[in-house]
Amino acid sequence: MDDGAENAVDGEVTVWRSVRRIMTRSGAAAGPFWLGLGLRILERCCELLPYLLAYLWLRTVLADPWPGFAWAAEPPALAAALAGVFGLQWLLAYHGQRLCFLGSYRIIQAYRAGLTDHVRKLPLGLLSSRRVGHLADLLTDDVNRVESIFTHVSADLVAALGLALTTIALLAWVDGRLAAALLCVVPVAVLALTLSRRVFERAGLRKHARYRESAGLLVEFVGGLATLRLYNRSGDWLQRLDRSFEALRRLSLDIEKWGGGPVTLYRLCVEGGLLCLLLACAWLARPADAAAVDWLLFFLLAYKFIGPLLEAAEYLLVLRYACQSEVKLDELWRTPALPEPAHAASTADHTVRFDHVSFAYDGAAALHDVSFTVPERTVTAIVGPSGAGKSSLLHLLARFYDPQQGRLSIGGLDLREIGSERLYGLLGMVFQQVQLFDGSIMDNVRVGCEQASDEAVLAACAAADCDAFVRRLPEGYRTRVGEGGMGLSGGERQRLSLARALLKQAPLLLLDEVTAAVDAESQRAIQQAVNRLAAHCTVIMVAHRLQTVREADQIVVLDQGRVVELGTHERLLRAGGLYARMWAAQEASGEVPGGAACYGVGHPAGAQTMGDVV
Ligand SMILES: Nc1ncnc2c1ncn2[C@@H]1O[C@H](COP(=O)(O)OP(=O)(O)OP(=O)(O)O)[C@@H](O)[C@H]1O
Repeated sequence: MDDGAENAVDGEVTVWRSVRRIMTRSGAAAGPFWLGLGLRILERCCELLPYLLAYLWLRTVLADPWPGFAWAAEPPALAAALAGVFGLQWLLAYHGQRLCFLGSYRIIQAYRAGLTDHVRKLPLGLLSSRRVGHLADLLTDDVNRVESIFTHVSADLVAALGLALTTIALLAWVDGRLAAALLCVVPVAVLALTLSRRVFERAGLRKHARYRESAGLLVEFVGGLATLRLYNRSGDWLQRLDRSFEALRRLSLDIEKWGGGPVTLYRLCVEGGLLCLLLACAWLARPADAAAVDWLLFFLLAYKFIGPLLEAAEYLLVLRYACQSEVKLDELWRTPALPEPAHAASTADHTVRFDHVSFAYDGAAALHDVSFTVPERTVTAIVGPSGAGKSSLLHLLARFYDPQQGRLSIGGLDLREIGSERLYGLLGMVFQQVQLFDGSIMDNVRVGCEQASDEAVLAACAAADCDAFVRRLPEGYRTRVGEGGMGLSGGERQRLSLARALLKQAPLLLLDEVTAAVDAESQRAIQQAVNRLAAHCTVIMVAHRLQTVREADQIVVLDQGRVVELGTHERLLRAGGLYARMWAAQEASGEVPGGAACYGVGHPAGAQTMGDVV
């Protein structure tokens, strides 16, 4: 996603396209926003009225009064008109801003809700593989920037452009030649602005990427400081950080140096219009009083043309910057969600079947043609060397991803027919990475089943062998564990996670290395809990320590993404294949008790072919 986002952002950022996408995705009524925008334009155009009143007054008293405007010579009438103008401007500003804000926040609220809902439906595996920080950035900083497109920048930009256009139209009506003089350098200004846009966009992206890299390095440095100091490498890292910050400094200076040129040119060109206006006045050199009054109006109103154009350029830069965030969010929106059925199918049968399942991560194959059946209320262990695809297999069952080929079913129903929500109702999961939340032990275990009584929580904790260590904590079950389970060991966190899964009483339990981080005694207790569970639920567990899977009803042996053996502990030992070799290796290292050699390691007679067992 990171790279993808950068690529997407590398493309042209088109404000209008971004605004349209936000509106479409939000689906909220945009009427109030457009109405507010209209009122904001009128409000800004009211800035012209005091000048027009002054013009009217001058024309009436000095030169050529317009019929019906004789009142303009009377100061009280002028004062009343001016007061009316200010009142009108205030009303327009109040209602314009109110409608713009109400409309904007409604649009953005719906956009934000839609985006969060979309993220919720993304394959879980995709989310966990993204850097969480990056996703958090997208959903907070980038969404806030997108919000500013509507709440502030676009309304200000459109109102400024509206004022500039109205002013030039008015001036053209008074004297087309003078208006043309004021306008003649605007094309050059627009060209300069286009140039600066490219410079700023590209440099902005490079700076953003560099900034993210520096921030990532810094976070990694702080997080790994203990290891770096132990290996005496913190000095190297400081140098890496210095180099990264230096590159960021150079990039920032370059933006000022190269980006500043076109912006200054734009400014010069827009303000140069005033010079052209003066030259045109001198060239036309009409002595009549009426012309002098017109010229005065021109000079006064020229600033109502130039000023908003300068403002608009600034708003446009901010808007483009905000639209870069929209382009990044667009990438997230376009990431396909898992297909969900219109009506989730349900089944009382919880037999799990992998049917010729193949799966690859971004083209890198992880599982090939995997087929096996897990009968209801049995324990199936998945074993194999590191990287064999054991966790991937569980992740497919938990629908972190859908397989590219083959079918994964529960009770004969494809997981895609069951749908994620119903599927998660069927699953209890304990994975290697344990997610604990800020709250008490009780709260954390109760995540498994919100309605569970305190007694049920205690029973689940006892079954997962948590009770003893929890009671040693300062406040027992009321002890706060903090985000990430700070203050608890890896094994303790894992046992709490198991208790949570047990409390859920789901018919299918997926365990990924639950005994990896616990001592021999806890390992035995957890094993017993799992065996007890098998009486009423189906357990599929990944394990490295073969000792923990001896009792399993069947053991699936994976190697390089393929099922190479399947059977009970005894049968696999007799088969003398990969499982038997792994057992022998663990036996030699003391991980499993000795005496297993008698099962015939190295004697392939009796080995099951996959055809027998699948
Ligand atoms: N999120 C991912 N993106 C890309 N490749 C991945 C991802 N997760 C796993 N892999 C790759 O898929 C293959 C199988 O990995 P998997 O984690 O399923 O193996 P494993 O048998 O569980 O390994 P271990 O016992 O070391 O945990 C490996 O080559 C691994 O590098």
